Amino acid sequence: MTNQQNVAVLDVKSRGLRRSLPVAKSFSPTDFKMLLKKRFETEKGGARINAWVDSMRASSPTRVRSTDPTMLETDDKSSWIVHHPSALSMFEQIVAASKGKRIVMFLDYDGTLSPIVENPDQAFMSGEMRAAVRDVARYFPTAIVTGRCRDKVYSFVKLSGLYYAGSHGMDIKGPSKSCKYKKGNHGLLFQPASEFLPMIDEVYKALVEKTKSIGGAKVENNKFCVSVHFRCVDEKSWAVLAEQVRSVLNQYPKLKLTQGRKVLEIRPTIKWDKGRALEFLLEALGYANSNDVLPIYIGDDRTDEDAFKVLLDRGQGIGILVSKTPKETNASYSLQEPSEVKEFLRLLVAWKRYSQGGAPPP
Ligand SMILES: O=P(O)(O)OC[C@H]1O[C@H](O[C@H]2O[C@H](CO)[C@@H](O)[C@H](O)[C@H]2O)[C@H](O)[C@@H](O)[C@@H]1O
Repeated sequence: MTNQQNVAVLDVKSRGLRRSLPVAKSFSPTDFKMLLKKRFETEKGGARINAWVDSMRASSPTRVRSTDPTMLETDDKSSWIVHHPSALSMFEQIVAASKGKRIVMFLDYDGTLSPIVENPDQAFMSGEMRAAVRDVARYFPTAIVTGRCRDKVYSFVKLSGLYYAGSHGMDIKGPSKSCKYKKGNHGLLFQPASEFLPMIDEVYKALVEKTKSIGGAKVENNKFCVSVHFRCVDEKSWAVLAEQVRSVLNQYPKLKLTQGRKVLEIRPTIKWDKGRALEFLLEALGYANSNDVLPIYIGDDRTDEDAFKVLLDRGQGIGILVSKTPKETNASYSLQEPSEVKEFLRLLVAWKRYSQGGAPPP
């Protein structure tokens, strides 16, 4: 059976299931933004904190959302996979879409190239993953787009031939060594939020102080933004943590709050995100208004949705969400976990080598 047929069969099955079962509502990035905005604008004190904690809970994908979790999960998953099929099973279609176009690769870091771990300082990527990314970058312009501080992510990835967009795209740097695809943008550096540096530093220090007595809380300075991790905080203390973060944020109206995987992220209110970084990099590579390019963006987080949305709006490129559970997303395809990302990258390299006269892909 071909992949296409596979999808068709799944589609029919899942439609049947969907009719007979209630559909779980997943919590989308838009829902989260709306919820935060509404609470900020209309509520005060305790109610506002409750809303924060609700958002923190809702962002936890391990939660069961039904009285009949097994059935609902099956329904959700099979219907979701029809609309967001595996980028591995659809590999042939993906490379077919690149015919006559230049693939440009965009890769998120945490949860995409490295598995999610409790300690953010130990989110190392494997040697095999590094080799896969290095090989991809030999054939295609490649950028790491991350919420992390740029230097920190470089210390994990350790590859010099790539573009790095740290702090959710607010700190962009071109490859440090010469590479064949660069078009005169050696030393490229773009920092649209540089004026916020002293403020972010101040907020980081205040947050460290305010959260030091909350067991498991960790504050990370990502240069142009700050992360407050609650992965290791007892759920009973989430309200206290949210209250402390709010008390600091209240003093900085030019900063806003977003949320990632068990992390509160504080960043400047400027109109810049991973999607804008993607557009900036395409322009830097000479593909601003070009039809000759196929951007592929792989990411696992809410912040990656900004980039998926840009691809959707451009009607160009391929968004791939890394997730084991169904989520509302602007991505077209899915991969379950970093090991599948590695497989996808390897396939891409094998296909490219084959198309240049090498051995056929495995
Ligand atoms: O854009 P990304 O590269 O996905 O960065 C987003 C955040 O990633 C990191 O936190 C996440 O990964 C940690 C390590 O696996 C995990 O402990 C944490 O719970 C996750 O949220 C990073 O530490 C954050 O600063 C980034 O904002």
